[in-house]
Amino acid sequence: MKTAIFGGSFDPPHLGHIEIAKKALESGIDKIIIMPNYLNPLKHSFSAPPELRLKWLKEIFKDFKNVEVSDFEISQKKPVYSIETIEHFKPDYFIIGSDNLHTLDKWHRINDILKKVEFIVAKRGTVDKNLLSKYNIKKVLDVDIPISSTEIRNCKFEYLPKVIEKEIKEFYGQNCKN
Ligand SMILES: Nc1ncnc2c1ncn2[C@@H]1O[C@H](COP(=O)(O)OP(=O)(O)OP(=O)(O)O)[C@@H](O)[C@H]1O
Ligand SMILES: O=C(O)c1ccc[n+]([C@@H]2O[C@H](COP(=O)([O-])O)[C@@H](O)[C@H]2O)c1
Repeated sequence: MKTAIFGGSFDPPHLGHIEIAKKALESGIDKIIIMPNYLNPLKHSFSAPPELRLKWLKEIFKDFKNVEVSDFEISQKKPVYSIETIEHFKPDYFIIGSDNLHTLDKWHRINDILKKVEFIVAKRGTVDKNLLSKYNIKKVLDVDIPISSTEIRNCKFEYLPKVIEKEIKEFYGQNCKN
């Protein structure tokens, strides 16, 4: 039984995240735990409140077999280091997008993380092969969904999950100029 944690801010969730979960299951992962954070330890603020991001993720993944959405980090109401989540759930893998490879060395206790899990990397544009070998990463998911939550927060309303499309537009649309 191979389990993977897929952590993220999901502010908001988009089709890139769904594709990552699908591709990870196809690659032989038996169970994925989607883990929205309260606040990324390297970021300073969020836009949508944690409980709303959790609710959106539960709606999106409610019919997915072998995918669970966890409130472990959000319920602590503070930034939680991934090492704490990993020590609690003891997963085999932790899934990140290839952009996060560039800041992995800033993660709290990264050397302990690397002893406890293998990273799975979802392609996001180019993937730095040197970083894959530096972190001994063997699983790369072929994802090609060119969207970020930042773009959606800036009112580029594309690649939105159908079930929460209206809510996302209403929430983030309040800050659009037109
Ligand atoms: N389109 C995508 N393709 C591949 N990986 C992605 C994609 N979007 C997000 N990810 C990865 O999924 C994880 C969670 O992403 P996150 O919730 O931060 O979304 P994001 O689009 O990166 O948000 P933001 O623009 O706010 O940084 C991260 O590891 C990120 O690298
Ligand atoms: O533990 C850390 O030091 C750490 C530093 C930066 C990011 N993370 C985690 O990395 C995951 C991806 O974050 P994000 O904001 O890019 O979606 C998410 O689970 C974060 O909590 C963890």
